[in-house]
Amino acid sequence: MKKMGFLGPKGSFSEEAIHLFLATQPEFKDSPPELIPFPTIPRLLFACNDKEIDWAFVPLENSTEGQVGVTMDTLGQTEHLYITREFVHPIDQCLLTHEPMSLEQIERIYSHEQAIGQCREFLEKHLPHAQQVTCLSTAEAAHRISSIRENWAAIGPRRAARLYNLHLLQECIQDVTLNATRFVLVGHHLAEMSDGEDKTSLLVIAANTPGSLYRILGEFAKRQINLSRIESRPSKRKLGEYVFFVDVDGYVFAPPIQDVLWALKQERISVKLLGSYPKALPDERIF
Ligand SMILES: O=C(O)C(=O)C[C@]1(C(=O)O)C=C[C@@H](O)C=C1
Repeated sequence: MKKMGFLGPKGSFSEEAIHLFLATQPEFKDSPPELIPFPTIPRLLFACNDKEIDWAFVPLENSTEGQVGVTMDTLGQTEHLYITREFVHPIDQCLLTHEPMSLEQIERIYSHEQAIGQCREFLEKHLPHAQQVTCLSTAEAAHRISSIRENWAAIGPRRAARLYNLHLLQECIQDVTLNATRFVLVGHHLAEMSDGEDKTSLLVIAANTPGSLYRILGEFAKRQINLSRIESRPSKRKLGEYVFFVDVDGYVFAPPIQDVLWALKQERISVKLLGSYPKALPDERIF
C-alpha cells in the first residue's frame, strides 16, 4: 500500500482536508493510500524526500494569514519533490474547552500559529487577558488541553471537539468568514499535463542587483504568461537577500514557459521547478 503523510495528529485541518481531497481524486478511489500523521511539516516533507512515504499533503497558504513559510522553505530545501495537485479547503476556526464557560474565564489559548493568526482580531477583542501558547498543530492543541482540567481553550476544527471530547464553545471565530487554505500534494514525479488548465510553481533566486526582479518578471510578461502569485522568502544566507516563489499559468513543457526558462538560464538566473499541476477549481463553498 502506498503511503501519504499529513500534519497530524488526528483531527487537524490537514487531516480533514486530505479526506475531502482524496474523495475528489479518481486515481485514489480504487487504491486509497495509507494515511500517516507527522508531527511537523519539515519532518513530513523530508520523509517524502527520503522516499519513506510516497506523498506529502501540506498547507501552503491561507487567504487570511498568508504564506505557510515553513512549507515554502522546506520545499526550497528538498531535492526530489514536485507539487502534483492543489486543493483549496474552507477553514472554520472553533473555540474548544472542557466544559461550557464564559470567555472571561479562559486563561490560556492553545493553537497552531496559523490558526492564532487567522483569529487575531477575535483574540484581541474577546480574550485580551488570555495567554497564547503555540502548538505544532490545532489537533495537538486540542489533545494537549484535553488531558488537563483547567480553564484553557484550543482553537481548531469542529471535528477536534468530538475526537478529543471537548466542548464546542464558539464556532467561526476567524476574523474573515470566508477563510480558506490552499493545500498541495507533493510527490516524487512531475504530474502529467492535464486536460484542463495547469499551473507551474517555480522558485527563482534573484541577484540583489537593480532591476533583477523586473527582468525576471519581464520574461513572463513578454510572452503573455499570467502570474497568479509571487511571494518572497528570506534566502537565509544574508539579511536582505530573498528567493521568490512564483506561480504561472500553463504547463512547464508548454513552449512559452520553456522559452522563459531558457531565457532565465541565459541570464544566469537560477530557477528550481517546484511542480506543474492542474489548477484547483474555484470552490463554491468559499468564493
Ligand atoms: O494545525 C492544523 O490543523 C493544520 O493542519 C495546519 C494548518 C496550517 O498550517 O495552515 C492548516 C490549515 C489552517 O490554515 C490552520 C493550520
